[in-house]
Amino acid sequence: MDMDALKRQAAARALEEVRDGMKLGLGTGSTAKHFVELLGEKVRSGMKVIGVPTSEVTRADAIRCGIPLTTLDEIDHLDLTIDGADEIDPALNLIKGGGGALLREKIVAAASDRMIVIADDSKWVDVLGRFPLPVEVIPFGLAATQAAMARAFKEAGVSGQMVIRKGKDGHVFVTDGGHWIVDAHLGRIGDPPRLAGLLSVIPGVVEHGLFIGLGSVAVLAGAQGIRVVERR
Ligand SMILES: O=C[C@H](O)[C@H](O)[C@H](O)COP(=O)(O)O
Repeated sequence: MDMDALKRQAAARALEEVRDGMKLGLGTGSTAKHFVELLGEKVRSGMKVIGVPTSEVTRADAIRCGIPLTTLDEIDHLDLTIDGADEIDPALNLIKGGGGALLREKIVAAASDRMIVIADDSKWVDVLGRFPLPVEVIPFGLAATQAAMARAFKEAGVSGQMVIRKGKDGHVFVTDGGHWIVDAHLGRIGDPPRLAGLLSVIPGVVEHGLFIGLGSVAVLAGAQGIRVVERR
């Protein structure tokens, strides 16, 4: 079965957790897009939900699918967020931000009672870090911010190249919040909560792609079927 079919299966399984009247966080990326499309079908057949999108791309997709939307200015709390991930470890720590949406994704996940992470099972890893860690930064003072990041990496026992993300057009990638992304190629992050804490206190770092304690459940679709892993 192809990867896209697995992503859709994971999205379909997560949809079973959605109840009438729920306030939902709508994730970003190719897996979350399947969820938005499937949710749109439910809405068109009468389900009443309201969503908060985690990116402008997801906002456009949700509108196209007929899903009513609100913002975290109008409401301050969500029942459930469904989102993809770039890597998931056995403690349900995540790397997110491959699509550049990590900041809004983290705000939305943190405002939710539960977060269901949907993915094909290639995203499941023993140790995070093979996928480059996205760190959203303010362009002002970037060299100083990167130096502080390098110190944080050293303190957390990791190291690796930092690359400023470029878009397909070759220009610097700019997030929905107007920031840049530094992708840190760390290889292996032995202590994700420690690294998360060290990055969070750097002034030029807006947010990083380590999601610690936010994922409640992972729904992983693979050739052998669907596996549901709860955070302990
Ligand atoms: O910024 C993007 C998000 O964190 C995505 O959820 C993540 O990159 C996974 O995307 P995909 O489902 O396309 O692999």
